[in-house]
Amino acid sequence: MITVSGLTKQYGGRTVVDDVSFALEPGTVTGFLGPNGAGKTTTMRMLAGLVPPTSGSALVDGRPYAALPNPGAVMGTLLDAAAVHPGRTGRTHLRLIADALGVPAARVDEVLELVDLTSAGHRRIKGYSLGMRQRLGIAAALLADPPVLVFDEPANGLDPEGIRWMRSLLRDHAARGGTVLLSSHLLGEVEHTVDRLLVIGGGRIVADGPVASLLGTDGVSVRAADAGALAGALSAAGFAVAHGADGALVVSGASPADVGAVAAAGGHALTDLRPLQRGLEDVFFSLTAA
Ligand SMILES: Nc1ncnc2c1ncn2[C@@H]1O[C@H](COP(=O)(O)OP(=O)(O)OP(=O)(O)O)[C@@H](O)[C@H]1O
Repeated sequence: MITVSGLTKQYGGRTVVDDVSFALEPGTVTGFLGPNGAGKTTTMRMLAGLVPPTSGSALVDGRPYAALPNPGAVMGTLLDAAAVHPGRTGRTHLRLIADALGVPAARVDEVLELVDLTSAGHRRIKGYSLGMRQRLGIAAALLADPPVLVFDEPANGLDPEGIRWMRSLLRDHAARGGTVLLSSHLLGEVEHTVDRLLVIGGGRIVADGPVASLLGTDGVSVRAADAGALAGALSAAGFAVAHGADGALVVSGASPADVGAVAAAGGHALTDLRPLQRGLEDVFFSLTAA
């Protein structure tokens, strides 16, 4: 569906996207994560045919986006929500795009409803808040109900309820077999939305994989009716045990199953047992630090 190979962009001799390759599968949401200036927008703009690559290729259904017969019906993009005519109403803006896409005018009202802008549709865009502009951009991307959605920082300007709405919109799209790529520089924003993380730093892909495997685990936190006795049993079994806050024991390098087995063997009653996940934040900074 989406195949990016060796994609590279240089501006004035400076490489801002450096040999980026990935493929996106239908039915998945992929988070494109990286700090400011990492090259996310430039990669997405190349994917949408707005910026020519210096080398490499970005293909949608096997062709460059601009070479598709009706590109907007294949891939909906949210790349620059500010690039709208401020004097137009939201509805007129969408009507013009619908005409260009060959989408019936009735679909405009459907997408306005979908993004909760029905009552604001007749108002001029210059009076819209940032969040409303973002919703309008999402409406435009959805007009032709394309299978692929490429959204650059879609949470920008949305309030917490809007972010929840956007997450379920993207998850539902993938559940129906759609392909979604969304970028963010905020980890918490995508952590619970995406199946896979593509992490970019300094123009290069520094990590690519399922969220769970990138996060990894850092051991286990456990509480027991008799913490001292459990600590002794765990130490005797060869685990490094530290006493954490509130009486919890922190067992490095162990899985919940390891700790459960030691507890069961010694007849220790557990009151809490949970894996300690390395924060995405930590993973992210260690990956992109270079
Ligand atoms: N038209 C351009 N001319 C020169 N440099 C550019 C141009 N567009 C982007 N850049 C540079 O390319 C680098 C990558 O920018 P890009 O916008 O792709 O990053 P990003 O990961 O999307 O960051 P952000 O989260 O800040 O949007 C930046 O250093 C930026 O200054």
